[in-house]
Amino acid sequence: MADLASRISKPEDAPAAADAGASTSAAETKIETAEPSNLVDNEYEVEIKLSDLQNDKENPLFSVSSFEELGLSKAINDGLLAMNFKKPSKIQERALPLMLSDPPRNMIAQSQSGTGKTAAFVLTVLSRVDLTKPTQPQALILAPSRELARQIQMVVQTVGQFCENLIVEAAIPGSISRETGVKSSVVVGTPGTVMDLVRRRQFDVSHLKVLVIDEADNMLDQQGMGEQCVRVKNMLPKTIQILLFSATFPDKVLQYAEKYAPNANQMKLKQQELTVKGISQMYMDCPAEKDKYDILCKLYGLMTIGSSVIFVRTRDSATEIQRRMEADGHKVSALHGAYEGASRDALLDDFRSGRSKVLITTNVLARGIDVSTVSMVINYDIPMKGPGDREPDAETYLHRIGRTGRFGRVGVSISFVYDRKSFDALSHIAEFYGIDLIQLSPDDWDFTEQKVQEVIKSSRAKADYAPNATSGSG
Ligand SMILES: Nc1ncnc2c1ncn2[C@@H]1O[C@H](COP(=O)(O)OP(=O)(O)OP(=O)(O)O)[C@@H](O)[C@H]1O
Repeated sequence: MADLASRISKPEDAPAAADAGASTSAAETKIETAEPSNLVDNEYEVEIKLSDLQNDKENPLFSVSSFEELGLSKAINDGLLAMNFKKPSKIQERALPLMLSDPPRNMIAQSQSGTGKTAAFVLTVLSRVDLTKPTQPQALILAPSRELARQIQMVVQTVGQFCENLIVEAAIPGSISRETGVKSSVVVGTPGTVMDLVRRRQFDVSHLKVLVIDEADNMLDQQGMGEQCVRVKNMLPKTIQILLFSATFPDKVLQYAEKYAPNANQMKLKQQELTVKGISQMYMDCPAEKDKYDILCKLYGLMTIGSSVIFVRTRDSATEIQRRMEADGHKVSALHGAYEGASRDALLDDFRSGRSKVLITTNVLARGIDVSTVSMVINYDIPMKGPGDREPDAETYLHRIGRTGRFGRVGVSISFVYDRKSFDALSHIAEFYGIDLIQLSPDDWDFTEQKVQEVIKSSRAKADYAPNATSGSG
């Protein structure tokens, strides 16, 4: 078992590294709710020295070529230009030629969170569809949540804004009319809804050329949506090109993915390459579970410098924390699977546009969601998996913290530990990725403020180049 203490940088004068058992004795620590000091205003501007990052060979955003050199159509290039995408990232530069080759070949592609995997497969999809048949479904993209499906739909529409006759539909609960069925060339959906539509003959899959599975390790996992994805695949043409994307591919799932997408080209990362350098990973050594809430409230001021996502284990605790925080005068929203679709959409749209800045959620938003203003992620509960939630969930940890630090931006993650189990779980995750975590203590609030502001303020200098992301704009 990893020793977290060996992977942390200790604050000067801070209490000794967490021995969770011992730290409970400090349960009486007084915690005040305070706005962070020294803040000029609440605007969060990103500093992206993107041109520097894209010239650094070690960086996942590095590339040597331009989009023009990748042989994309003029309409697609115009779309990229309008989005201010100047150069491809590594995954885009390397995966695109492989995915666009003829005859088409399957692909399993891994790249760190926020490095542009969506555009990589969207460019392939747009290059493959024949827009003289605009209502003939030709590409299907599957994602694990309605939020991610809607987001990908928006990316296809934005990159494809100059592609004449492009119609993109979301196949999520309540989105496709029973009378008309699917009438678009590109369909982005969740597997359950897609399966229903095909079964009810409202989705003609006979001309599909490309199947993309985003967050593929999660989607193909036998414990999750694996069965649905197999059923969907079995309904599709046998010759379909299959593209599997994720930031994480645990060995067990990879073996299965290789069967799902046979003879695939593969782009894989080593375990130590998985974390994004721009994310400063910290942990808060809470005296006891009951103190977590007060500590969270104390962080509120820092959370609202940009926007923040707070991840909790259950829907009930998301609702409960929201209720308490609102009662204590904080403006927060909560989004989870118990809400119906339209409310979920409205909640996320509010968060994207900045109308709400602190979002409490469950793992439903752990993957894929791209909101460039997110400067802080809080793991209020350490992600766990397996029977009885006994195993640390290293993949979910990586995806959760990856909601910040998107495409060269910087951000902070703070994971709360309070007992031996949570401490050991986080130690395991730190060891797994070979990461050094910065210890924060509720007894040394100055240090916490200083550490967090160091990161977030460094991002406030004027960007030398900031792409117009499709996210964050509502
Ligand atoms: N070549 C590019 N130049 C500038 N910005 C880009 C480029 N490619 C993608 N982006 C932007 O980078 C952000 C992250 O991209 P994206 O959401 O595709 O990441 P991802 O790799 O799919 O992450 P995750 O693993 O979290 O799903 C988006 O806001 C996107 O618009």
